[in-house]
Amino acid sequence: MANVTLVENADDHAIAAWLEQKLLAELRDSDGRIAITVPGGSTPFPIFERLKDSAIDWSRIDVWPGDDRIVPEDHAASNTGKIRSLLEPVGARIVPLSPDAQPPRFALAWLGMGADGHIASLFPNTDPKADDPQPVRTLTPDPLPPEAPFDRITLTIPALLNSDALVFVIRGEDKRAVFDAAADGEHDLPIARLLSAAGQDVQCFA
Ligand SMILES: O=C1O[C@H](COP(=O)(O)O)[C@@H](O)[C@H](O)[C@H]1O
Repeated sequence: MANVTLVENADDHAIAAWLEQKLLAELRDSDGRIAITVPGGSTPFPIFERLKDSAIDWSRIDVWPGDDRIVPEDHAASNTGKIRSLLEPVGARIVPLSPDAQPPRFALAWLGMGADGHIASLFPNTDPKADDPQPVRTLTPDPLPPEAPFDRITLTIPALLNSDALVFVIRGEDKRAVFDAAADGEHDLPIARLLSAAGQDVQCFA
């Protein structure tokens, strides 16, 4: 089971400051490029807004969206399109997910979580496995989330766990309860499957 460091009442400014220091340290420790994976949805975008104007040298970072809705990049629901519009102008290389992608080891895997316990686009109905042989899957959530009712493409649990650190940003009491129960091994939702297989540090901003 993962060793989770929980930081409560963290606002976007504090989370962005932590991520900035983490990425600066990763860049200092690397001779070349690093890769990170980041979430979509709504929670991370005010944090990206802060990070894009930070001291981070984005030209050395490959940014992999951890999941996406299967829509064109100029669609309002596209995670990749929104991430690209913020981070490409400051030099990041955005790597859209494709079914045959071979994701690298990530310096950081940043994730959100839905109130149903989904992480990336690994929804409960898709029965994600910690030993999935594939790094990327396309799938259909059931039920379809009303705010984004689309087929999905996503990194799998092993691809997310191929990372030096995991960080979550969890907002709202309902999500917090699901996350805490997962960390305590009280259910088997996708978040619990990831945490129970995680050997690296896990930071959770709630
Ligand atoms: O559909 C998605 O949902 C989750 C959670 O999003 P949030 O807006 O509730 O934080 C997100 O992590 C994932 O990337 C996204 O595609």
